[in-house]
Amino acid sequence: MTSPTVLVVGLGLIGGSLSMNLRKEAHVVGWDENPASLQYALEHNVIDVAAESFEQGVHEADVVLFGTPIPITIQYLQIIDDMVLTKRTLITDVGSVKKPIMEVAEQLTNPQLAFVGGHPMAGSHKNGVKAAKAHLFENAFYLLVTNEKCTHDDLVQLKQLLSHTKSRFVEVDELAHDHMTGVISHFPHLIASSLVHQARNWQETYPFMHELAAGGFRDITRIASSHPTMWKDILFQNKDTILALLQDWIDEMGMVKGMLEAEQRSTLEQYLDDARNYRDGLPVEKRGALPSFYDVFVDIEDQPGAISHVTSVLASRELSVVNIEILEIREGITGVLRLSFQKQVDQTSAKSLLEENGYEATIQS
Ligand SMILES: NC(=O)C1=CN([C@@H]2O[C@H](COP(=O)(O)OP(=O)(O)OC[C@H]3O[C@@H](n4cnc5c(N)ncnc54)[C@H](O)[C@@H]3O)[C@@H](O)[C@H]2O)C=CC1
Ligand SMILES: O=C(O)C(=O)Cc1ccc(O)cc1
Repeated sequence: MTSPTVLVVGLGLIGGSLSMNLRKEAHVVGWDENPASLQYALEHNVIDVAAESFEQGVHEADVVLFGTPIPITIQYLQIIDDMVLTKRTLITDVGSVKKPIMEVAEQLTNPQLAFVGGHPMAGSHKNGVKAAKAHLFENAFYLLVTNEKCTHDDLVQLKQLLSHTKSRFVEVDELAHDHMTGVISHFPHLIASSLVHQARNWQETYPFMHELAAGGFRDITRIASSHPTMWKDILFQNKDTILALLQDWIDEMGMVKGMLEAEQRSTLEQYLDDARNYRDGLPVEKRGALPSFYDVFVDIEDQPGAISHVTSVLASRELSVVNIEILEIREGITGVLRLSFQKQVDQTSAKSLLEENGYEATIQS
């Protein structure tokens, strides 16, 4: 059987990272409005071929995956709906909010089109094709939203095409999707940004304060370093959920304020204890293909001695690596090493040590 053709539109962080995985199952045609991104994707084997235009790519494709921002995906859905298609075409997207996309998908009238909404729940504070990484979605949840027009076979085909991502597919409906991601992803982003603003407002009074802003402050505000345009879009696209959560938060902060004003020490302690218990009960990171190993992913340059330098840095602190895998390395660009450790404590130490030595090291969660 010949492998299917997938058109990936929008070769940024998410579209590019998915393309790298799709190429193992399909012939991948790429399209991006930015010619430099398209050229980069072609030269660095992110895609197999570049489309001449969006329309030409669609005519070739069995499946179209949109890695574009949601408003752009919506525009393209309207264009594709008006095209005369000679074969059934399955469409999917990666948008962080599902209701706006599913509403448009519901209105599609072209009999050749089927749509499955998708949302890979992993990312990075970087964007663009140069930040794309094949291992980005390993062990991450990949949420799928279907409608009545989508068949069981469509879903099976999509999961098969995306199987090399090693992500965990879960089907949800669009409202549950937008509520859940609002609570655990979108709203926390807003709070992280507001904490940064609060600290910044005190900066002039206490110029030394930012030196103290390590540890907890850095942990809780990490996500505030992500792409502002994308997060502005997400907050507006999920506006009703965010407004409701914001009101709940304001009410809750009012309650906490009341506890402090009324000297309700045991009530406040109970509040903190309940939060700790719930937080500690959250699922810990699940291991993937290597169940008892703890992985660190480290970016390396493609040059002689790059791997031995990484291992000698680790050896200097007697951190023993139980497995090394080269995930991606192509001439002239950075590659990624997966270093596996037996113990979580070694994983954490290795990440810090590599960062101290100027490497970019990540732990998937
Ligand atoms: N960045 C993240 O952490 C995550 C993002 N998402 C979703 O993925 C989508 C894309 O996000 P990223 O990959 O981070 O953004 P990105 O900025 O890295 O990539 C977007 C790509 O779309 C291209 N593009 C824009 N307009 C276009 C057009 N008219 N025609 C063709 N290509 C066009 C851009 O040139 C760029 O290459 C967003 O909808 C976002 O909600 C989902 C999960 C995680
Ligand atoms: O890792 C993080 O903290 C993220 O925030 C990544 C992320 C960003 C956007 C999404 O829609 C899903 C995941």
